[in-house]
Amino acid sequence: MNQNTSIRKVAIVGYNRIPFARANTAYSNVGNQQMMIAALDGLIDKYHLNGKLLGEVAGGAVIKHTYDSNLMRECVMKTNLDPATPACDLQQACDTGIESAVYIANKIALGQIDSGIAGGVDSISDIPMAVSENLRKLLLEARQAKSLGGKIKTFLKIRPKDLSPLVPRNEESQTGLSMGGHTEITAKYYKISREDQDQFALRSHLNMAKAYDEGFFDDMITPFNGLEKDNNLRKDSTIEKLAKLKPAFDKVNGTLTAGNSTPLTDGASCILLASEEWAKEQGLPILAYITFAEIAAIEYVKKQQNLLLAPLFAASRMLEKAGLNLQDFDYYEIHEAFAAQTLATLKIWESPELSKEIGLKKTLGAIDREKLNVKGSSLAAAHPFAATGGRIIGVMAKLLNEKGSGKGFISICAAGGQGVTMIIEK
Ligand SMILES: CC(=O)SCCNC(=O)CCNC(=O)[C@H](O)C(C)(C)COP(=O)(O)OP(=O)(O)OC[C@H]1O[C@@H](n2cnc3c(N)ncnc32)[C@H](O)[C@@H]1OP(=O)(O)O
Repeated sequence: MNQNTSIRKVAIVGYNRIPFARANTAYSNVGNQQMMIAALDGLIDKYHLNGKLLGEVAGGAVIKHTYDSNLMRECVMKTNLDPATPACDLQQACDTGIESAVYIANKIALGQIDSGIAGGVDSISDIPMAVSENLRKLLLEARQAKSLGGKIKTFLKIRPKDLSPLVPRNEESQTGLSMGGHTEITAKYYKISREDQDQFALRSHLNMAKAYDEGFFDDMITPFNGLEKDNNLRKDSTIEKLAKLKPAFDKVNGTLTAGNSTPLTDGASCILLASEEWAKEQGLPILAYITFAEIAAIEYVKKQQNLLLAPLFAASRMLEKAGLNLQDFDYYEIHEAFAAQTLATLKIWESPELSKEIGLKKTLGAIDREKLNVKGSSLAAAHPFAATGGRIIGVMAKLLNEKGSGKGFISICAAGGQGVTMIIEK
């Protein structure tokens, strides 16, 4: 920490991402590094950052290989940024992207750096596999053995069951339930109907399809690996087709389906943040400012329905600090992990009984749903975990810049019962 006590404004200067691809489709032959580099290179080209020394690049992946332990620095070294640009890996589940933005923004605000990139990437097509715990211990033992005989003796202890690989699991170790499993409980507990979930998913696809048709994403996305658009987006989606899909998590009484849940996805995104002075010196536009951010966590082992509802608490605290009401915003971007979690969030905000029951100090009230996820969100774009924050911040910055003034509210839930909210202003 330096001694600078004046807080500077943090400008969002740029955004870029590659199209998001459903797992095992367009990006099945690439990994995190290639995707992150493509997103960064697109940003570097667009904002003339070739050869530039930036303050820092921060970001990461929720799932990464051990050889990617220094992922962001490795990526920076392979882009056209000045190789003396430092980088840092961060990971906070689906909040990785937004938390990376908070990290860079705080450093800019404190005067520690003048510019930085926050990024995020994830691949489900290229997941790491680890050896079983028993095999790992035996391999370590064999490595330490002093003679060939000692090594062979250790190898002979390996049993066939030790050879099953360990793969990353999309579940909470505290409860043994997947994100979808928890959200099934959320849907039942907060009485979110299948029809409402399907309608909400359809709206996401229609909003995003319209935004593509209107050219909204033209300057936001760099084509990659033969893909020009998010390949989860379904222009032909209808409520009838969605209604026919079978429940994915609770096969008997469930309401969550492949249509109203985000799919497993590959992709990368990044945003360029800077002080006002730096942006002006570089002749770069100031799209909007990050003005507030808040993180919260929630208990979800006893109350399994609440796993993805921590942003409710982050929102309350953030609004109190900002002196704003939930209704004071021109746009809302709420990450659609599942339609049910987004709809439960809206329902709790609207209900004094549910707000009290979950432990909020006051009921925040209803938002104008016409202002929510107006360009579609994760149900349509899909959700490469760490890349979602950058996608959402980019969309909000562009919306506010196009409008010319106003305020935007962002909310992103994450595994581990955590959530981050942010205010962006123009
Ligand atoms: C904080 C957080 O963000 S937590 C969230 C983290 N993310 C997750 O947990 C991911 C959750 N999602 C999943 O696990 C998986 O995507 C699942 C289990 C929901 C679905 O997996 P799959 O069954 O493999 O999905 P798949 O892609 O095959 O789709 C199933 C069917 O639905 C259809 N479908 C999917 N979306 C739509 C849609 N919008 N409209 C119409 N049909 C659709 C597919 O075409 C497919 O039909 P087919 O069987 O005739 O080919």
